[in-house]
Amino acid sequence: MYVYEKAPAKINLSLDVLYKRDDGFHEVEMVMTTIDLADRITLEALEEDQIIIESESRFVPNDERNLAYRAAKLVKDTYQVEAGVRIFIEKNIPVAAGLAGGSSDAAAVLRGVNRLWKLALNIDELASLGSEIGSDVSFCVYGGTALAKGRGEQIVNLPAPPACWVVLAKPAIGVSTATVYKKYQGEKGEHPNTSSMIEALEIGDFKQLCDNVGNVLESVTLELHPKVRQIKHQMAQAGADAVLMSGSGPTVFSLAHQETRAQRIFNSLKGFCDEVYLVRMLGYRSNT
Ligand SMILES: C[C@](O)(CO)[C@H](O)COP(=O)(O)OP(=O)(O)OC[C@H]1O[C@@H](n2ccc(N)nc2=O)[C@H](O)[C@@H]1O
Ligand SMILES: Nc1ncnc2c1ncn2[C@@H]1O[C@H](COP(=O)(O)OP(=O)(O)OP(=O)(O)O)[C@@H](O)[C@H]1O
Repeated sequence: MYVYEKAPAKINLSLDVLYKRDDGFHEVEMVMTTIDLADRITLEALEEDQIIIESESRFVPNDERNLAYRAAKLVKDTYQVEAGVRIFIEKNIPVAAGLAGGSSDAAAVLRGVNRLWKLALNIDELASLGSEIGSDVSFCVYGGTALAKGRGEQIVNLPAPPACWVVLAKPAIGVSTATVYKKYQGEKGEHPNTSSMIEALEIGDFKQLCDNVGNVLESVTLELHPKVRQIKHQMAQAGADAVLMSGSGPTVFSLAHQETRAQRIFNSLKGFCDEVYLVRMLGYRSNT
């Protein structure tokens, strides 16, 4: 038996850090949304009690370091599942990019093995398991648009953003999320207005949304990687309605209401940056 799952990337429309917690994590408030750039996950039931990871991408590990492996193992251990699974990952999301590629693969595996092994767990139970794998996994289990709080695992559903185009540019730099959080100095810089971002989504106001994009981790990554600043500048010059780094970076995205303008931004980044994508927001919420 085979089960197929789509694992979409996310972008952070806003990312605020409130304070550093005693457990070493940072208390955050983030508005995230899924975009139409996705890995494809195929799960095949195995009678033997093993988890096999396969991918043609040379950037992802094929052992227990893979978040997809950890997701399957967590479900097996928690629910004493004696069957196995072969997981094939068609990797389309750039790795270590700030787009939650690994987290989304893990979330897709949670949804997928739930169906494959007929466990009948509800979506909240899957999201709760996801939080044990990583801070972004709970959001990825639901998909759509949401406010994430706590260390990122407390999810409140939000309306989908107004229709627009998203151009993504990922420079050939790998960024460590842990390093960026460690270097973040809370007292410096401006904080995004999360309430105003939420209001923009509730009333469907694209301009208000664009005026309120913000990411407190951006200044840390800009300092470490000047190329990220150049990409931001280039996107703004090409007429983006909003430009922001996603997550801990280094991917920068721009939003554009008009397709022609999005195409212009895309063309201006091609040649300047290895990986450039022109996609739409997804804005769905899954209902397992
Ligand atoms: C930057 C974001 O991607 C924005 O969506 C997330 O906040 C990070 O999510 P993630 O990659 O799933 O993060 P995890 O794998 O849970 O944590 C990686 C590392 O980032 C740091 N970390 C992560 C989340 C958080 N709220 N505070 C932190 O300080 C911790 O040092 C942690 O060891
Ligand atoms: N299935 C997977 N896909 C991609 N990377 C994976 C996967 N499993 C483990 N990893 C490892 O996780 C690290 C981070 O990869 P990922 O693409 O998830 O980062 P990210 O987009 O920055 O995530 P986030 O936005 O959640 O911080 C990489 O170094 C990679 O080796």
